[in-house]
Amino acid sequence: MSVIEVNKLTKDYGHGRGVFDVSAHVDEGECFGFLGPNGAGKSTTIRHLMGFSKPQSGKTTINGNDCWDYSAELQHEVGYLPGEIALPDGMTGTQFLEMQKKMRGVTDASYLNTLLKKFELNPNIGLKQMSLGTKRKLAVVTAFLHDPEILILDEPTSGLDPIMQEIFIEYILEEKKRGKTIFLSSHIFHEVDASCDRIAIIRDGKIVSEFDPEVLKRESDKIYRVTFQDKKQWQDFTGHHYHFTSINERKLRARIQLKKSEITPFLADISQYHVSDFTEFPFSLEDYFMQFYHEDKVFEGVK
Ligand SMILES: Nc1ncnc2c1ncn2[C@@H]1O[C@H](COP(=O)(O)OP(=O)(O)OP(=O)(O)O)[C@@H](O)[C@H]1O
Repeated sequence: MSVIEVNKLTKDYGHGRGVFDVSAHVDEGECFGFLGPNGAGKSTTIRHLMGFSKPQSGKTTINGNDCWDYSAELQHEVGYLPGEIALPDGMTGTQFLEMQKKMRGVTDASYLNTLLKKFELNPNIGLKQMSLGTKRKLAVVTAFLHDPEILILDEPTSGLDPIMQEIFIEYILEEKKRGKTIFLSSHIFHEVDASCDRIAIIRDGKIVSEFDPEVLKRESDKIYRVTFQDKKQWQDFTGHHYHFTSINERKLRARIQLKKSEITPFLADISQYHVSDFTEFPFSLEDYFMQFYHEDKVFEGVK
């Protein structure tokens, strides 16, 4: 049994909106990334995991407990960072955090203090006076102040500046080392690439791909760009039967896409030429992701 399980979850809001037959699981100590653009169904899935919404069919469980039936218990335990936050007026951040501590039954403030320091948050100002970014930091600290074992994060770095985004990724990696189980939704490639052990891509409410980013990087085709010193050699090389993704006569360049097994013969071949530049283009999760948004493309039977 996995810590977090989404099992054939369907919630149909009509007109093709919602989530359809979505399944995913997160094992103990794993960070799982749910990657998709706006409106893909990330928050809908997370709302079901938090027990805020009842599935039309299928179910979601955390530690084997149905999220709808056990919503009160799991909302108390899980560290949930919502996509949007509503904070009350007429309070300072410190008062708000005191209230949250009481609600969570937290008596030891040491972890809270670590979080305040890590996210460079001074909560001693009115909630109304806080900038959007500061409010977002307060939401982060509030979600984790009870040092939860399970973190469910809906687009956690939206509204944070680039430095805070990096600090947040660092925090996730540290928490993962401490054995936490993490489900995070995002539309930021770098964020999921840097922190997740497994990634699922969701499009129009359906999962269209699930992979381990390390395996994908290792197994995916390699792209090389070669620039030649003279035209004759360029002509000779581009006459070969490689999979050229682009050929540029003016710059005497060619881009070649190769399967793993083709790399060694390619390198032997290219060593016969005088080249002025040779570049390998690293695998990009963004390129992989964008394939799934290319119009009219069919993936693994999913249109
Ligand atoms: N309560 C609801 N009633 C009707 N439609 C809804 C409801 N909640 C979500 N939807 C629709 O379901 C689809 C998925 O929405 P969801 O909020 O899950 O997307 P998301 O991937 O989290 O994107 P975003 O980053 O924009 O929040 C959208 O088309 C949305 O308009």
